[in-house]
Amino acid sequence: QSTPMIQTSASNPLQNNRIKIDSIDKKLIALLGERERVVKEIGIYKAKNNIPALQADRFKQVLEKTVEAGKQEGLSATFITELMNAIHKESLRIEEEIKAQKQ
Ligand SMILES: O=C(O)C(=O)C[C@]1(C(=O)O)C=C[C@@H](O)C=C1
Repeated sequence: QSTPMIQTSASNPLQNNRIKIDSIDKKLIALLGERERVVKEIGIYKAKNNIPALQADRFKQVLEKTVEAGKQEGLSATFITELMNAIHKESLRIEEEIKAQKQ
């Protein structure tokens, strides 16, 4: 095992890349928050108009579009599907919660 090279903080690739990741994660969370706020608006509309939270055809489209966009970024269909399923699960939880509050 080799001794790690001593580098200044400005030239430390691990530290620099972790700083980049922290900044990217912050943006990812901000975008998820933005998406969730739109889902809440949809949830209010659906609750008022007696529309079911689950819209399987629409989610199928969402999945197709995101898997395709993921491909362009070199991301696997499996990863995008798992990610979008997790997001969708939370959308349904939020919309069902809004519906329950309105009863
Ligand atoms: O498009 C809708 O009807 C939504 O409520 C949004 C959304 C989503 O998160 O993309 C959530 C639930 C539906 O099953 C389909 C899609």
